[in-house]
Amino acid sequence: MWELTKSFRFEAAHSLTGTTFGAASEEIHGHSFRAEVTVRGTPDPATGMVVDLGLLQRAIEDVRLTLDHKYLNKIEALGTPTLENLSRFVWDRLQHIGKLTRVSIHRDSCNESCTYYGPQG
Ligand SMILES: Nc1nc2c(c(=O)[nH]1)N=C([C@H](O)[C@H](O)COP(=O)(O)OP(=O)(O)OP(=O)(O)O)CN2
Ligand SMILES: [Zn+2]
Repeated sequence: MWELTKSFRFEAAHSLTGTTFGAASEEIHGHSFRAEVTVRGTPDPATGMVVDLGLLQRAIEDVRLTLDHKYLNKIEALGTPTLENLSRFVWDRLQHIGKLTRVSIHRDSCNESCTYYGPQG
């Protein structure tokens, strides 16, 4: 079994109410995020690939553009802009590729990350 991972970065702003961080979180502020997208499977004997990384790159670029330099609270389909919802949002937009096994979102400046394994978990 093989796992293949591609990462991307995006910079985005959000505001979050109801956290123990209080007022600072409620103000609009920005973060640098790092996402990791992992597919799992066996390489096709003809191509030697689980999934063509070029295909993955193309799909990733679409989702990256929906998040990069955006105010996340304005993205309706995202819901509250937590790491949990970001990982689900990215999953939902990449699942058509197939073989998706997990999506992780890292907020390194805060030493935080969240991994989503899909609705079947
Ligand atoms: N279950 C979750 N809990 C919390 C989340 C989350 O995504 N899921 N997010 C937060 C905060 O947004 C997060 O901890 C960052 O805090 P924030 O005040 O935005 O960031 P800092 O000022 O500490 O970070 P810098 O990057 O250093 O400015 C809380 N809970
Ligand atoms: Zn924040």
